[in-house]
Amino acid sequence: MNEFEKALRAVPARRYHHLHPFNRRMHDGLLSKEELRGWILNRFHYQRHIPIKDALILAKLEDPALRRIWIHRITDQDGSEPGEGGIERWLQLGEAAGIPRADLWSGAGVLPGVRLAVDGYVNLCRTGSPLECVASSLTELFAPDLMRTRIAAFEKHYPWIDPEGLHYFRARVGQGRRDSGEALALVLDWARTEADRTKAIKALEYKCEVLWTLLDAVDRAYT
Ligand SMILES: O=C(O)c1cc(C(=O)O)c2c(n1)C(=O)C(=O)c1cc(C(=O)O)[nH]c1-2
Repeated sequence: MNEFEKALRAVPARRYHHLHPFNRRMHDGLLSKEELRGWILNRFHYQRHIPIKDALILAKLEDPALRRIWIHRITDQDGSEPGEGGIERWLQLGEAAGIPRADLWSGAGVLPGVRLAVDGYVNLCRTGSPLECVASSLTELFAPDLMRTRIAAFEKHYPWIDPEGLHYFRARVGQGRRDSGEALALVLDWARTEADRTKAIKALEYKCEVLWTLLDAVDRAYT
């Protein structure tokens, strides 16, 4: 592993949202039903914007080979048919936790701070270079481990959530590993100069801040 890859991996190691106090309480089984439902509802706002930011990234990629690598991220979330995909699985998670899907779709109850954080991520992907956009997705280097811990924590501490609702997290273990592997290969290939490498690191730091700020807002509102 070269120095640049080490520096990239060090960013989420320092500041990924698995370290956030709200997330720690989630994993320790300390969240009330209201807090956990608040997190699920607010995180849906992030989830539904993932394919939008990926469509913005796709539109910057001029090479068909690159678009072929990126395009599956949109169908992973949206599915190829109604009733499939990550967004649908998140709605099922909401239902398993007692939140009607209409409440998730309506967006009512999404906190201003969560909107701000998600807008920040979408805007980075609207205005950033392909290198910055792809680098910002590299928080997912840490996501598969987090998903495994989260599934175990939900099964152990929150039995009132139907385990059928946890498919979103199960699917993300493999998807996150594949996505982060693809994104890392692109970033290592594209960042040829010191200035490029600095921009990639800054974009990843910004993304960590997006996820951290989202949890700050949920923590403040519900705890
Ligand atoms: O639940 C999580 O902790 C978590 C984190 C992240 C992430 O690191 O941004 C993503 C997801 N989930 C996720 O489900 C997902 O689809 C996703 C896409 C991306 C991205 O930046 O392209 N991150 C994430």
